[in-house]
Amino acid sequence: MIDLRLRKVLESDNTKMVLDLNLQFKKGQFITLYGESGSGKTSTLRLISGLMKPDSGHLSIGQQCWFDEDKKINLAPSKRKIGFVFQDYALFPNMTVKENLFFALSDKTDQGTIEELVQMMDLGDLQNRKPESLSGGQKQRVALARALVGKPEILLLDEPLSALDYKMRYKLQKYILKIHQRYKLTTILVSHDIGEIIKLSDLVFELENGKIARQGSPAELFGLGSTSAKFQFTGEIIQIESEDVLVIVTLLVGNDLVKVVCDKEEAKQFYLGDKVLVGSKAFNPIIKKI
Ligand SMILES: Nc1ncnc2c1ncn2[C@@H]1O[C@H](COP(=O)(O)OP(=O)(O)OP(=O)(O)O)[C@@H](O)[C@H]1O
Repeated sequence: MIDLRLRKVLESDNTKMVLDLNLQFKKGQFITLYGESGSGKTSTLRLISGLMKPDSGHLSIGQQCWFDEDKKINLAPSKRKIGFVFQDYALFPNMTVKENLFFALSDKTDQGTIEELVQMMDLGDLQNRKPESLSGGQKQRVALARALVGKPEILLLDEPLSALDYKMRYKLQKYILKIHQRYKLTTILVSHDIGEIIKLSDLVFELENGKIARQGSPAELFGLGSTSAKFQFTGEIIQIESEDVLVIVTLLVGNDLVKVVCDKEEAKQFYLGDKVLVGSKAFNPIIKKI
């Protein structure tokens, strides 16, 4: 079990936010932190990694205590079994792919780990190249491999795919799921992409202004279970046009545009930018706000 009860006052210039977190989940789960910009998702990852010190509270990973204010325990980041991947790759530009991985290796004789990761992440043909010659998706595969060199128990992913196009994101999601399962990791992902969250997560925590506003499975949080649809996927409203008594709602689903017809009453609840669930009932597409 992972037990996280942490509090931190975040003050910058003229804003103050109290991060007051209470999260419990099982080891081995794929967790996603979801929520508006500035709600405290990245700060939560920083508290877990030890890069930011909580003001008070408790953090334990199974039997191991990483932070406890009362017991004066605050394990250094290097002692926490964590891998961290950011949106911006953070690779060393002057080192090849293999050197980037080797740099993260504490026991330099353990070449086997690097070889396994190179194979796992399909980096064989790239290992002697420098980051500048790699695509965004290739760099992120290297960053994921590097985060695993230290054999972490917990993998923290801070919007790792948000700079990539849809096709590349889809490919990388498969790698993330593969390593999560292969290394029995507990993975904590920050993501805004509902499709991605549904695909990857066991449990989602929605943050609002530094606190957990909602938690549940993706189906519970995004209302997937409550439509008895034949098929369903998520999209974003990019256009709403009125035509007589009907309204045509245009949605962006991945890279594709989908047009759905609704009646005027039904369409009143929709606004541009809304995330919606698209489904079909008796072959008529329906959309539902999530
Ligand atoms: N080290 C810090 N010291 C003080 N305040 C901070 C610090 N880091 C972040 N904050 C503030 O805390 C709030 C939450 O920031 P955080 O980056 O955790 O949000 P977020 O949910 O990850 O946002 P985004 O989705 O935009 O990345 C913001 O108001 C931010 O300015």
